[in-house]
Amino acid sequence: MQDLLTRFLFPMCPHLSLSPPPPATLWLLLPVCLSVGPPPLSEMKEKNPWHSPVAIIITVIGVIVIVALVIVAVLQNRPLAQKYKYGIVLDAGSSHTALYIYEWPAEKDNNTGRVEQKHSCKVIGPGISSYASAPQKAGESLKACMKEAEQWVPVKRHPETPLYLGATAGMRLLNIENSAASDKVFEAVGEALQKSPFSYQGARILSGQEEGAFGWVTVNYLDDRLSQGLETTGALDLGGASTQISFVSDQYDGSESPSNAVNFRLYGNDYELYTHSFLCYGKDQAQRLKLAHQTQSGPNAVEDPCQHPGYNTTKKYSVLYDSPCVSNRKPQGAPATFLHTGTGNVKQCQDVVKNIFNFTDCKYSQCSFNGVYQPSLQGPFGAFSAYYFVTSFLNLTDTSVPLEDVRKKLERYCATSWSQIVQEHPGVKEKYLAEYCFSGTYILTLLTEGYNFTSESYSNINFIKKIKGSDAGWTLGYMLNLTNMIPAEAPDSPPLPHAGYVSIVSICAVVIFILLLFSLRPLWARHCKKQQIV
Ligand SMILES: O=P(O)(O)OP(=O)(O)OP(=O)(O)OC[C@H]1O[C@@H](n2cnc3c(O)ncnc32)[C@H](O)[C@@H]1O
Repeated sequence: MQDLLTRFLFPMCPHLSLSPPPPATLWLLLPVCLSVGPPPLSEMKEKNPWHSPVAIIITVIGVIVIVALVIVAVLQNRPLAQKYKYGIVLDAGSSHTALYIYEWPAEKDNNTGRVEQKHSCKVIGPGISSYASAPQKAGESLKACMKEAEQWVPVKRHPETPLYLGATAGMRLLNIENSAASDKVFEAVGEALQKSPFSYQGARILSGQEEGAFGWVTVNYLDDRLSQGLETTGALDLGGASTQISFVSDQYDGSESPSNAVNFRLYGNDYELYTHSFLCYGKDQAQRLKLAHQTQSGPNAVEDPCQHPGYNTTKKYSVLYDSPCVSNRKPQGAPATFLHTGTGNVKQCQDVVKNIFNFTDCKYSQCSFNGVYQPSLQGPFGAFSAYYFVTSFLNLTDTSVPLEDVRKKLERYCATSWSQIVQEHPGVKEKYLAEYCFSGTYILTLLTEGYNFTSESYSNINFIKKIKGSDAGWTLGYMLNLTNMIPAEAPDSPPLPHAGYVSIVSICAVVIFILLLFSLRPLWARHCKKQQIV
């Protein structure tokens, strides 16, 4: 090649030198040769070589090349039409089933905080555990939400979209009571879900520990605390049939009560999580526990301080005791029904509610209740599900309000007559309305006497429904875990983002080009001089 240059190209530039320069410098001289062109000898000293037509052409070509480089860099980094992946989780709770569709950019499976809730659908009817005597209906009940999901997820993504069903405390209780019935419900649900166009990954009961731990993952993932290695938020979940508390405490290393420990390695950080799930201490089952206690003394009528004055309803014993949480407490010779009336007295309600907890037995250094170990509370807490539904209705989500004032507010609410409550809240389900006084009292008792939140630490609680548009709950954490979307180690990131890299390379190319031209000027001048001398 150098030979070719010496023979053909160099003679085209006789103005540079009569004797060819060494081959290595030929390449460097070539642009100068072409750009400068052979100036007439007479003008050799005066005329600016950069003004020659060839120089202008070369400059234009250079500019075009630089512009092309910049355009390529810009096009390379323009926001592409984003492609998404999807995952679907059905939360089969004790009170109802909800479907959640999650979405994330297709190329960023392993990135942080990118999975978002795209849509949710509330299944009409009760939780799947209520279909024990007609399991087929459990499957049918999911159809409407599954159809909705088909519309929300693009058709071409259907076959690759994982679909999970996780059942919580309602099915835990049914499984304890009648495992054959629980299997049948799962069979029916599985059949219905297999017919969907999604990639069905199975239905199973989550343990209370999983429910607590995945709720904690969800809250901290959505808050970007895991990816950034920040102090984590504890999670408080109040369902219909169970309740979970999960948090990281410096005091807890799993040696005391190891059954409460869950270990995670996420984004390169190790977490020793304390978690406990109290079966039967969800809002609905806690109400049963309380009524079961109240009906012990007088089975025909219950005067309830947790109901509003003027509340008056006949209830069936068969319904009240239809749960393994209370079935062994049914009073001997109980009538078919009992009269449930209200007196609306918060202090007495608190005393009744306390009866469902055992605060005395504890074989550990410290306990929450029912002999369950709990380390000292630490850090902020997110409280969701029924914690939020109830406190939001009662206007008690502001935890900067002193606990004493919260109690006074609740006292006034409970003392309000039932007729007034119904009149003031025409759009609210009567079932919920009848329970807010009890639920508010239960939540305060559970938090302060059960979990040991004090007047100060109470203000560390955040009552939340959603974080950045996604519902707080176990479902997102469950899906992230099953799809391996949270890496154990922090992902290696390139030192520069792609755009930065392309820009720097372009700038360097331009600078090198300019420096090259300038560095060759003396060489070019020397050759021109040589020509003059000759
Ligand atoms: O986790 P498990 O125990 O299985 O229960 P779940 O999944 O059914 O529990 P949810 O979080 O869906 O609901 C918790 C409770 O809140 C109740 N609930 C739902 N919406 C409510 C509202 O607007 N006001 C009051 N209570 C509500 C519901 O009936 C349950 O008793």
